Amino acid sequence: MKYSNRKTGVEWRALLWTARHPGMVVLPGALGTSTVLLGTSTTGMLTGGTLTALGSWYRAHPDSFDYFAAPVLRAWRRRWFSRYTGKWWRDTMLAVDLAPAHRKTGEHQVPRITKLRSAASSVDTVYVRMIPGQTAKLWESKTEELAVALNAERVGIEQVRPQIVALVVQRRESFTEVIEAPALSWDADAVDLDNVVIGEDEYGNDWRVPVIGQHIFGAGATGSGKGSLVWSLLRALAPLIRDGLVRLWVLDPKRMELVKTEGIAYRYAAEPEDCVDVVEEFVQDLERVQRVLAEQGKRKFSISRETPLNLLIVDEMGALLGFGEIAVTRAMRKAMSYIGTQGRATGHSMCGFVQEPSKDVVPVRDLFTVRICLRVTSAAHVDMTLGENARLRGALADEISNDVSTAGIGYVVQEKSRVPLRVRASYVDDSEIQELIEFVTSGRSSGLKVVA
Ligand SMILES: Nc1ncnc2c1ncn2[C@@H]1O[C@H](COP(=O)(O)OP(=O)(O)OP(=O)(O)O)[C@@H](O)[C@H]1O
Repeated sequence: MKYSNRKTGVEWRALLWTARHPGMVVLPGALGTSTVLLGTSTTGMLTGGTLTALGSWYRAHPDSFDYFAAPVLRAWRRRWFSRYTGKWWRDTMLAVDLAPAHRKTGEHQVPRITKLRSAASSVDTVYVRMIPGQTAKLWESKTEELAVALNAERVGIEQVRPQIVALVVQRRESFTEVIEAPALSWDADAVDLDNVVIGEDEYGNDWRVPVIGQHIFGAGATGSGKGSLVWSLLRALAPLIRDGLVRLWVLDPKRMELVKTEGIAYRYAAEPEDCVDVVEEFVQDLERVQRVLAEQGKRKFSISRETPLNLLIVDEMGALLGFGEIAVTRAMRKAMSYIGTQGRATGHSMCGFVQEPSKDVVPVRDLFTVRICLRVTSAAHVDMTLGENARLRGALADEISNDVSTAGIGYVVQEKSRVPLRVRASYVDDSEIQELIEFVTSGRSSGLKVVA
């Protein structure tokens, strides 16, 4: 409650500011004390020594410097010398209408930055305390204005605590280089099916997807790079495919991208009727494993030659589920709904790709548990793929430019926070696809490994 029009005294505001930003006081304070106690030249030598040490570290070991020191220094610089600072921040908040005027005094209340993180040079995470009466939804509705005001490519919003929102500010394109294809691992034990690396995220970390007990859904317009999702996944799973611990069932109605899987797939089909036969056989296999588990008194499969992980890969699901012969679409819908609801416990997972993710085209969409949205042609496709309000929170997949230099870039929604994460799939070129095929087929024919 405000009873006075007078402002808090400047000395008290200075004290409060000091308490909130101890670093900004401790550093000059330490320099001042050192100058008084040790003299100018000693302080100068200490400062110079510290800067030289930092410079040497920067040049001698880029990996550790970029990992440990750069994020801290960058966050500090941006907090105090950028649009997040003082008057600039205030002007931004006023411009986007997030600094409401007080009802009685008319004074603008500016949301306060409590913390800034800058794990990657292209992305800042700015934690802001909202003004009472504001909601995360209100902030979400301002993401476009915030992006313009902060001169950013994109702003995403996440509510982290009751009064705190985090702004994910993408300052520029995080992915300026193609991500290398996953290395072929010889050892099947080295592959963690809960964390299969298929690319990188915008912070430069590995982008990992869970495969076991999950169904993966990838949406993207033509040329968005859906092929790289499949091939990255297959390269990461290569030793398990070779050893018969992962079996591929591939439906390739376009007969384009996945033709090369024919040599390593357990089943491959391209004609719609053949696709139905394969998916029905997949369902029979699922039921077989259900019986095996029942006999063994188990509720969940564990990966083995008898009960491998079966991966049904469906390229262009629309051709089989949405358009085409009614008998085909009906059979496909029925089988995929069954797999979607029953397959997780038996090791029968689906990986489906589509250009247009609407319910008419992919009625089984909601059964997929891991969703990836590459460049799409309509804003509505983003929420259809990633869930309600994903676009509002910052998954601007429809704004990725239609250019080959952005292929493989998209968004996923982080499980806990629900915040969209910008990712890029590794690119697997033709020679690396060939290398994968040879790795699997020669490993099988070497006689060392018997395929189930
Ligand atoms: N992850 C990636 N990184 C860099 N470039 C890529 C990546 N994925 C694809 N590309 C480039 O983009 C082009 C188109 O990719 P791709 O054919 O996989 O798209 P798509 O989504 O499968 O398209 P369609 O639905 O028409 O088959 C590729 O030929 C390649 O040059």
